[in-house]
Amino acid sequence: MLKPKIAPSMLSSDFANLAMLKCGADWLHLDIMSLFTGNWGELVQRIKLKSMWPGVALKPGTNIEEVYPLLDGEDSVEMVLCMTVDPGFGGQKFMPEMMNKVHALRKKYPSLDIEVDGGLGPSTIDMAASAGANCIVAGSLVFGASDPAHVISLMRKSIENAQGVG
Ligand SMILES: O=C(CO)[C@@H](O)[C@H](O)COP(=O)(O)O
Repeated sequence: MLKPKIAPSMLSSDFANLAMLKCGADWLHLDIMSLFTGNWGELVQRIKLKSMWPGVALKPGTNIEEVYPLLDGEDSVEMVLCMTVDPGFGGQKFMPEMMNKVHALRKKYPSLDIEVDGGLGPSTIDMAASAGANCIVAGSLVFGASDPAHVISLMRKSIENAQGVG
């Protein structure tokens, strides 16, 4: 089984109230958008040397084929984030057509951490989990909830169910 990882998106958070850290989240998700034009292999190596995990995010318009060289080579990333909205802000509508990418990735890389981000909620989480995502970023859902810990546990359950556990 792949460990479910639930990552509240800090874009939707109140920085003056980070009680979320005590609600059972595995990661905190922070968007930093920039254009990288350097040496990819060197960057990955430097991240790994610091005992951190390199990952890569795919915007909705990027084809899945573009990520394969970053997973198959020597300096491979350890997580792929399939954006399910265009990056920029929270509260957007989930793009179900992105599930083809998640599915293709899961088929080719059974033990890869695959993350989805954007528009995740009760009506979309199961779709993402059954396509093979084991890491979920959620902004409005978590930070808008009266009981964030409960929401986080439901998301975890959804991934476990999709994996046939629990
Ligand atoms: O990075 C982004 C958007 O760029 C996301 O992390 C959003 O913050 C997710 O928000 P919700 O769609 O869950 O409200």
